[in-house]
Amino acid sequence: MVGSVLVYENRIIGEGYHRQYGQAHAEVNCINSVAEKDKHLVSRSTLYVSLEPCAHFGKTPPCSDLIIEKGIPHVVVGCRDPFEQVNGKGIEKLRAAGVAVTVPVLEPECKQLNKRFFTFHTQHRPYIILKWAATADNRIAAPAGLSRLLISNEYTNRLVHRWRSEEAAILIGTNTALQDNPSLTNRLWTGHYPVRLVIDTQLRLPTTLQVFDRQQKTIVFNYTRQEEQHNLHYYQLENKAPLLPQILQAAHQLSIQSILVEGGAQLLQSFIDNGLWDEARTITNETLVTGSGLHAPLLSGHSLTRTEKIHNDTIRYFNNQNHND
Ligand SMILES: NC(=O)c1ccc[n+]([C@@H]2O[C@H](COP(=O)([O-])OP(=O)(O)OC[C@H]3O[C@@H](n4cnc5c(N)ncnc54)[C@H](O)[C@@H]3O)[C@@H](O)[C@H]2O)c1
Ligand SMILES: Nc1nc(=O)c(N)c(NC[C@H](O)[C@H](O)[C@H](O)COP(=O)(O)O)[nH]1
Repeated sequence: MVGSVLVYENRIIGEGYHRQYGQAHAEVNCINSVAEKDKHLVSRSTLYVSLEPCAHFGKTPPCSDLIIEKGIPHVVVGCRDPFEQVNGKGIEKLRAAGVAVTVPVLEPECKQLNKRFFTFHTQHRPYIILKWAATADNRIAAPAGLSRLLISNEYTNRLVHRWRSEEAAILIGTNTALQDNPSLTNRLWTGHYPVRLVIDTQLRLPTTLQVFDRQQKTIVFNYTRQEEQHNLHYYQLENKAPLLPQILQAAHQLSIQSILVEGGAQLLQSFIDNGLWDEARTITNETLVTGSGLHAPLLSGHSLTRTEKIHNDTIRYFNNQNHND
């Protein structure tokens, strides 16, 4: 998400944002939005943009060239672009052409806007959000053998589906796939369906499970099979090396910029114990007490950023203290 405005003497004469990957960048949309009567002001205006203008030919031509061509004398940049083909080159190119560049401005806010993209390029892994729902006595599932415990209310479930629509992929552990038979869709919300990532190292999950219905792209991480069928991708990993770094490396290679980890407890705890997470979102049903069942993961190194209530559910948002500015 990148935004840009063009300002002439305290008046906004153009504005634009990057609508979709592969389409025109914010600066191009901003410059193109200037009305005919204001076009002569462009070369006397200041361009504000939340991310450094690009310097390379990617899906679109370089924005820094366009800015130079239009004779824009001053550019205010929120933060540098960590993407290796840009990373300071856009700023350099502008300065070399005589454009005054002010950078950075509101850097933490601009980085926050693109947290997934920044994590992907600086840490070479997707942005990781952990999520679980727990009872008031901190259980995430009923005792083994009992049917799936419905903890969150229908409004919170809608929010969870919204979260799904905001991330590139959802990851679950083998037991969750087997015991809950989730579909991992965002049918209660709009927008894109995330890629389903399922751990099944020994390929012991029955293919009748909903995650194998091929209705959306699904990747099965396992130790024996490398194969791509329609919407179903078996991705083979090394059984002697730790699993999580391999999954994150595979996701990076597949250009998956963010993952919502939906459990279960073992999987979530392994992300926590390895410090491999950026955000955690927990839902607590304040009125449901089971007295037994699977304990919720134990979070560490976290700071609470926000709390929200939806009826009897309390939703807490945490950041990883070690990763967030
Ligand atoms: N309330 C919630 O938010 C929520 C969310 C998801 C699941 N659940 C519940 O959790 C239960 C399942 O949780 P769980 O902890 O038993 O299992 P899990 O879903 O975490 O799966 C564990 C299995 O996945 C694989 N796995 C997971 N992490 C791994 C790692 N780091 N390295 C190698 N293999 C790994 C292993 O095969 C392991 O046995 C279910 O009953 C489900 O209903 C609740
Ligand atoms: N938000 C939430 N509230 C709950 O009460 C509960 N039990 C889960 N559990 C999460 C677990 O991952 C489930 O398996 C999927 O939430 C099922 O997702 P589907 O909508 O069936 O795809 N999650």
